[in-house]
Amino acid sequence: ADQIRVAIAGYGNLGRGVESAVAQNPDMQLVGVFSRRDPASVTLLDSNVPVYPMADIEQYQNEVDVMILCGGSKTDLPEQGPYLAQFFNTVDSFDTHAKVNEHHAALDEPARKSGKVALLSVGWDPGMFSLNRMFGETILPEGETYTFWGKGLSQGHSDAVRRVSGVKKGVQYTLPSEEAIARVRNGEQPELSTREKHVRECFVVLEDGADEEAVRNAIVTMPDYFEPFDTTVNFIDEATFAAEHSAMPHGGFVIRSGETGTQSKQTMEYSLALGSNPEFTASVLVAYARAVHKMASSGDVGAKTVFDVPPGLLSPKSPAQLRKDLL
Ligand SMILES: NC(=O)C1=CN([C@@H]2O[C@H](COP(=O)(O)OP(=O)(O)OC[C@H]3O[C@@H](n4cnc5c(N)ncnc54)[C@H](OP(=O)(O)O)[C@@H]3O)[C@@H](O)[C@H]2O)C=CC1
Ligand SMILES: N[C@@H](C[C@H]1CC(C(=O)O)=NO1)C(=O)O
Repeated sequence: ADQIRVAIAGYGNLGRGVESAVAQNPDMQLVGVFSRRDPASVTLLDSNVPVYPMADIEQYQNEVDVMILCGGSKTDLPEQGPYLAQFFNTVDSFDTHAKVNEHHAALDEPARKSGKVALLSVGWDPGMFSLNRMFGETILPEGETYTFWGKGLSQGHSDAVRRVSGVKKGVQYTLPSEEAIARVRNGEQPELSTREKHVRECFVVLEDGADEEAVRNAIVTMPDYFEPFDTTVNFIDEATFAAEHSAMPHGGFVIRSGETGTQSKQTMEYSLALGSNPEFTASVLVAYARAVHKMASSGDVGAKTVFDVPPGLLSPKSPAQLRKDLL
């Protein structure tokens, strides 16, 4: 069968992850990478894949089955998503939780007009964790659901830090409260505020002449991303940053703690331990790109979330082969 032709819009951590994830899926072909930077300045993992200017992307609509959007959620995807949904079937990793419905609406209109599918908020949270939170509250309607992340590097929060004026380099680590986890794990079903579950720790290299207090304040008061949390900001030099903050591990778990009929205690849990947050997220994006291609090919249109995707479509296996894997 013909390979699914995918392309990457935006080449950062996620873009590199998609490039390597496509290479692990023989039914897919990476036809190109689109960047806002000068293509000559963008070095890919695979030198045989062309880099094109983002400005020319419309010209490639007949060469690409699914465009995988790897821009940042804070400012890139809200602009690139609706624009690209006019020309391509798309998948993005949009993770500004407070604005997901707004993004869904902003994608749905152009996608329906162009007869395309625009799948948003794919990854692990949102994405795989979203599915597992839904399974938990649906299967165990009497109970509580908890999500814990880290300790690890949040790419969405790191991207948001990097967008603050005066920040040259930045990362954000999410640290879960071990006490909160212990209370959940022994079935207390505690009421936990956002602040009681995680703290956020940033490491920043300042642009020359930038003001520490102004940058710290812009980060810790940032709505949605940092304001609801206790956040610390550490200012370090570039050498320390390169030596100590280049890896991007992360992970976490969703747990549903509930009761059934005879008051039996039931617990459902889904956990991830990620050596590379971006490479795992990219692997989820690529699997869902396969599903988007199938949905679009069967005439489906408009904005979708992972809740709208039949799980079997993710697989390169035929329905008959999947049935054989049922048990
Ligand atoms: N749903 C989920 O579970 C997850 C979602 N995410 C989302 O993925 C988003 C992207 O994360 P990530 O890839 O780490 O973000 P990056 O900061 O690495 O990249 C974002 C954009 O910045 C530009 N860029 C990258 N490197 C450079 C550079 N050296 N100089 C100038 N511009 C650069 C690229 O655009 P261009 O090539 O056009 O310049 C790129 O698309 C996050 O904002 C987060 O919201 C991430 C992980 C999990
Ligand atoms: N979207 C997150 C993925 C997880 C990690 C996270 C956090 O640490 O706050 N929230 O969701 C990311 O960008 O890494």
